[in-house]
Amino acid sequence: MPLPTPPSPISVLEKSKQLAAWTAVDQHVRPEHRVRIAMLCSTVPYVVERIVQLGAEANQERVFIPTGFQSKELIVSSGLSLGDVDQFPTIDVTLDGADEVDTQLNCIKGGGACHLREKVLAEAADTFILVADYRKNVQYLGTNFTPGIPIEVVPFAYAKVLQNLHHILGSPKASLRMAVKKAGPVVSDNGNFIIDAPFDQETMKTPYTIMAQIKMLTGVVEVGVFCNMAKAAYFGNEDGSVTIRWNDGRVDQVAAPRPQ
Ligand SMILES: O=C(CO)[C@H](O)[C@H](O)COP(=O)(O)O
Repeated sequence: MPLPTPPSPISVLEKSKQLAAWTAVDQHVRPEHRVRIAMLCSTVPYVVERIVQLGAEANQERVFIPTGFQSKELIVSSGLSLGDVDQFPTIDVTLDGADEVDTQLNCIKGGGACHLREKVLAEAADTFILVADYRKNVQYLGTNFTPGIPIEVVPFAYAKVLQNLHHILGSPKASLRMAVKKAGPVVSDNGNFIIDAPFDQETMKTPYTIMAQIKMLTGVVEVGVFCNMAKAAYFGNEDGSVTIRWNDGRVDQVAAPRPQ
């Protein structure tokens, strides 16, 4: 008789995302919280996984707010209640992934082209928490994440904004993000285009300044740099531990959480 196939182990990278997500849920999703948020990225399914493990009773009065199509599907297929930010303009806690996080907890977001909605939901939250794997824990933004700062722009203005980025703001390689299984550019959930603008390290050492300069360009809807927003960032490590960076400069190292 053939032996049953053991469940395939998840990779070290996936495990590190899961550790970060589970630890963040365990520390920030409290019994009294009613409104939660789940967002789109490869780490957030582990946030949802841990929330589901809390049980139907714990979650029955909770509402989960997605940032886009994919996270909406995830919430619905997990049997959680769906809400929106126009119903719940104040959110207890927002847990989200990031493309990269620096030591001040500034982060790049928008690799999935959802950063407009993600920033609205991060601002609406009493507590904004980042979850990521070890590759995203960096001193300066742009270290490992090299495509550049994601910028959502109204289609009518994209060529003008690109020119401004090339010739005024110092990003000669800024380019329109192109779709993979569709001809033409990526179109965001809001019907806009996305530009990716890489900057040199000197510029990325002061992310608030470049974020504000880009946002001032007419036609820009939102910039994928989040500054002074996160309370903490959780990074899953290759050795099974989790590094927690807090916005007051504290750094904790904790062991992996146990299954519920
Ligand atoms: O900002 C985002 C989407 O707009 C994501 O949070 C970011 O791209 C990280 O995604 P992943 O965890 O899949 O690497």
